[in-house]
Amino acid sequence: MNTGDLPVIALTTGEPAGIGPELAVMLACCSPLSARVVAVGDPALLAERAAAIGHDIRLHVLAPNDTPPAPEAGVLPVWPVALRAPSVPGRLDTSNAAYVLETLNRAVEACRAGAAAAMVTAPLHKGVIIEAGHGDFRGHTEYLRDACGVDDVVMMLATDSALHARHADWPAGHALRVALATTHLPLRDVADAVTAPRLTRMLSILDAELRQRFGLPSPRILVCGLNPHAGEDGHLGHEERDIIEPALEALREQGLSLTGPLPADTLFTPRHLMEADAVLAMYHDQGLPVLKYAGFGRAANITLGLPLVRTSVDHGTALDLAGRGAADPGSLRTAVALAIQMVHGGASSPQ
Ligand SMILES: NC(=O)c1ccc[n+]([C@@H]2O[C@H](COP(=O)([O-])OP(=O)(O)OC[C@H]3O[C@@H](n4cnc5c(N)ncnc54)[C@H](O)[C@@H]3O)[C@@H](O)[C@H]2O)c1
Ligand SMILES: N[C@H](C(=O)O)[C@H](O)COP(=O)(O)O
Repeated sequence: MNTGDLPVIALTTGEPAGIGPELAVMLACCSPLSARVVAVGDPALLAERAAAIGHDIRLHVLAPNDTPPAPEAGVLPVWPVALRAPSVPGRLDTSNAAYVLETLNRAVEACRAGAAAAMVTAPLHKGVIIEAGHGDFRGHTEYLRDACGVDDVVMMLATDSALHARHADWPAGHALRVALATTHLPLRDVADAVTAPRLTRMLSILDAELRQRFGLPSPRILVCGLNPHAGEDGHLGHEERDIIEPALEALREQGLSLTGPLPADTLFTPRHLMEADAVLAMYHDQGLPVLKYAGFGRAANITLGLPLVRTSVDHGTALDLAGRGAADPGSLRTAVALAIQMVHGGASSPQ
């Protein structure tokens, strides 16, 4: 393929006080991936963090309509967005919340205008954006849902399949994928949010996107229960019997391959997981600790249901590491690789 034909990926550099800017620099210094990755952020910030971590990099600042150049190790093209205030590693500043949101808006615009084929996001800090006055902000997932004008999206994290080779029986090339029925909700509110209409929408998006974007013709999905032991026949909670089972039964009649609701503790064992293409967990900390235990640093976060391809890292802003060059860029590389595969329509697993 001509390098001029490689897909353009808009990489938002995230919270400026976190590790996002230096991860973008590290990515540009590695051997190039099969894409033209353009950082969306402040060029002076990127230059400062490159110097702080001792990376020799050349920034190629582009005008909004400039075509990004072919990938070259040590060169980072940038669509510039100006910081609102100087940023110190590790020190959050509400003044820069508008900057972070502007980088997201710019990447969405680039995707929607066809200037980028996908967006990849470095981590942002939810709390500082909320404190800056965006009280409804919950995370990229919800923000991009609203920015793209869709009603529902699904958060799914996937590991790089090569990781699981250590399990003797694990099928080669089989990634662990965990999607969530609810995302950034207080645990107190989760049970009320697990409704049949929500499960129907989430599973329909998950099934459709696994087919369309991951090249899986008949996705096999395991569904967790909400309560211990999936409710123990109604003795430890009724949501499985009254809500989850009827929703799954109706979807099975439409042809979805769904198993569950299963007790989440034993669902997350290799015997079940290697027979499935994805798991739907009922809430954030039911599913993500397992995924991150299996693949932290070699996994990516994907937003399903958007009219664009968006992937992200599996970690947060790591303020404790910012500006030191100690952060691992592995998840960012996984996220970019996965976005490239999704653009090409067949991401059976990130490489
Ligand atoms: N994609 C995202 O935007 C994203 C993802 C997760 C968390 N967050 C946000 O990040 C903020 C901080 O969250 P947190 O403290 O729970 O999680 P965190 O991932 O920032 O940090 C958890 C631990 O992992 C370490 N760590 C994180 N990334 C690393 C990397 N690349 N290399 C090496 N070590 C790494 C940190 O040093 C820390 O010890 C919160 O506001 C959270 O909401 C954002
Ligand atoms: N739930 C994600 C995780 O734990 O990795 C993270 O908070 C990022 O979510 P967004 O992509 O919605 O910001």
